[in-house]
Amino acid sequence: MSQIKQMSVQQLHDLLDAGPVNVLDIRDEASYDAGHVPNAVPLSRTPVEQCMEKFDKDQTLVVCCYHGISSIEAAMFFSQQGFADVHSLMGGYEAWHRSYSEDDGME
Ligand SMILES: O=S(=O)([O-])[S-]
Repeated sequence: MSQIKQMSVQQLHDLLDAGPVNVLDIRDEASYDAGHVPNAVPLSRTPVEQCMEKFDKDQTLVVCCYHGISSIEAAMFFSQQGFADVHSLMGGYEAWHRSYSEDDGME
């Protein structure tokens, strides 16, 4: 299994403060609507082919799930598709929400 980089919610928060970051949220639609990392793109509404076109493969891509487990596999997929800098969000949205609920994006 190739190594997928893990990003902490603090690192992601700092990155988002510094500028735009591609974040892909692979949770279900209702969970996304209830709260998500700011500007995260919902996979539930963005077919994979569209993600491939939307995201620049040379830019950092952070994959977010519920608890940071399935995002590892999804990150591996994007890495295999040629994305240069893919990370899995450690602890997933749950960890993000625990630390930064005031920064949640809502639909
Ligand atoms: O989304 S999860 O696999 O971390 S429960």
